[in-house]
Amino acid sequence: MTSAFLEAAVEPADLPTRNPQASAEPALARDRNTPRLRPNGLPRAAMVQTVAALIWIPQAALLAFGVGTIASGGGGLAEVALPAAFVLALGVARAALDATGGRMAFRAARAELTRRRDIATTALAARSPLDVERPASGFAASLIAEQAETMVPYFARFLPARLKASTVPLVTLVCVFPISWVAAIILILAAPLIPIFMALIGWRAKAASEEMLAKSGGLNAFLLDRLRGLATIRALGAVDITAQRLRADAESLRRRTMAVLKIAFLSSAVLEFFAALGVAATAVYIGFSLLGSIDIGSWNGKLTLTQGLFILLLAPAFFEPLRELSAAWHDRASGQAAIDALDGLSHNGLVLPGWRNDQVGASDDFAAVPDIRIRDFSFRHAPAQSSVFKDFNLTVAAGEHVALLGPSGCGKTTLLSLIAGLAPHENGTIHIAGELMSDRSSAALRRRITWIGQRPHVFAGTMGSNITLGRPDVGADAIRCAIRKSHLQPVFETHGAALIGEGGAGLSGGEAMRLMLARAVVENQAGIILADEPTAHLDAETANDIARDLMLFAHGRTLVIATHDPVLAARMDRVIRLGAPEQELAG
Ligand SMILES: Nc1ncnc2c1ncn2[C@@H]1O[C@H](COP(=O)(O)OP(=O)(O)OP(=O)(O)O)[C@@H](O)[C@H]1O
Repeated sequence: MTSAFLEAAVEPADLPTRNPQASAEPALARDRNTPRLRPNGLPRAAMVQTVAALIWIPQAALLAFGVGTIASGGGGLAEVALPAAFVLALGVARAALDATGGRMAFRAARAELTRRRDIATTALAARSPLDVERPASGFAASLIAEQAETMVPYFARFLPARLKASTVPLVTLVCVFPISWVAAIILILAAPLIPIFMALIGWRAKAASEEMLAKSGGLNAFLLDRLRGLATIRALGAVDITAQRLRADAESLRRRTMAVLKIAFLSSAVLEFFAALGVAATAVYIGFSLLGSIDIGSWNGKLTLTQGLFILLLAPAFFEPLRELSAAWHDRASGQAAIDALDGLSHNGLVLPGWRNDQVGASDDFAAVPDIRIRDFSFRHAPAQSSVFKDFNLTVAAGEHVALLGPSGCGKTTLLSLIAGLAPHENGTIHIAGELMSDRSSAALRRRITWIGQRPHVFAGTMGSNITLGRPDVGADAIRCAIRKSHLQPVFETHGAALIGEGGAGLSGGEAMRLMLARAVVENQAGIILADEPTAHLDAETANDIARDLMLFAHGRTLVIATHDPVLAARMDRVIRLGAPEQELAG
């Protein structure tokens, strides 16, 4: 058993696609617009920031002109005052444009992050509850909540920096070349080295970021899983071994984080080196030209002070966008890794039929009590697995109460799930109230069904919030009624507005089951109740009480119960025995 705690965490990206039904549904990402590489509004923001950077060119020209005029002795205060005022005005305009562009880029990046989070959460919600390949909760939570944030600097910093880096150096060169072709050549020679090295480093940076992301997600998934099972781990004496595994994972994550940081520092160092080399070479050439030691490289003989100064002021500005690009280079690596991982959440897997219509308002006709008709029905969980149902037939009349009885693993829960339209089936038909269960109808049909699960999840929160589950149409009266009908008053009086712990900590098994009953009771319009072993693990008296309350709630509704409890089964109108060979003949 302890070896299970040492097994490598299965990372969702590593999982193979399993189900043929999965590919029947196109990937959700493709459905909801193929993800845009550039968020809306970002090109405009990048343009504004680029214009801000280009303003330095006239500023440098005015500065060089002012200094040149003073140095030539011809400049009175009046002559330099105007260029100085322009330099100041351009400086203000530049700062304002830069700030505006930055804000626009940040806003666009955040909007894109929200959009992608929305796609990922919708995709997760669209996975069938029967899908065993659903990403681990900790992995998905860490990816959507935390790691997705790395997209913001990627969109807000890297993409505008890339536009600047491809525009500003070119325009600068166009300004330098007519003055000195040697200075232009120095800049041209220094510049390409930067993108070449950045690209080489970039390949490794993305791979390292992806590894770090997967490791961090895996660690989160492992942590969440083990925290949930802390009591089991402690009871079985596996605390030390779990702690060791956690330590090993944390150490591995540390190493991967350091690898990413190393690459980030390396990329900055490479760029700074080449940028410094380019500026230094330009300064040396201008210095010797002004001293008269070099007289080649300019078009009209010697360089003047104004021309030399102008080129000197432009040289750092030529490299500035490239330096910015380098600083944002690891943002690109981690941002793209997060985008890929987030898109990965939307791919493959077993899709919940009718997920698109799941949030649509209630179906129109709740008046009639529905019947259930299953014909020539076949289902298996995966192609490699044997069929759970083959040519299966079952009819449950409207208002009838039926128990599904059979050995463990014969498919009782699976059958309830399929009646609820939680997974697509291979062959055959299911009709609810005469309506065929299909991708189009299943969401509306699900709203006619209430489900009392075998392993109900109790959320950390108040009892009231656990009953409403955020459903806006469930008011205080409905909660009170549900508490009364499920005989939860004593528990409610004890707990009141106090919080129930995660997973139902603070509630007994029977109380948790009553809470599930209360959740079902508030779904007043549901004409079908599907209950999966509602009395399992309860003492005879509690089981009897819960069965009585369930029967009262089920009065005038269609009820299908999966159970091993012969006493509960005996209370039903009919018992259906599942399990070969009867399964194929049942109903
Ligand atoms: N999500 C799933 N993916 C793949 N196989 C599954 C899945 N759920 C159940 N199975 C398999 O399908 C078969 C039927 O399982 P099911 O849970 O329906 O049985 P059951 O009759 O409800 O069992 P129990 O009485 O123990 O709850 C079992 O062999 C089980 O291993």
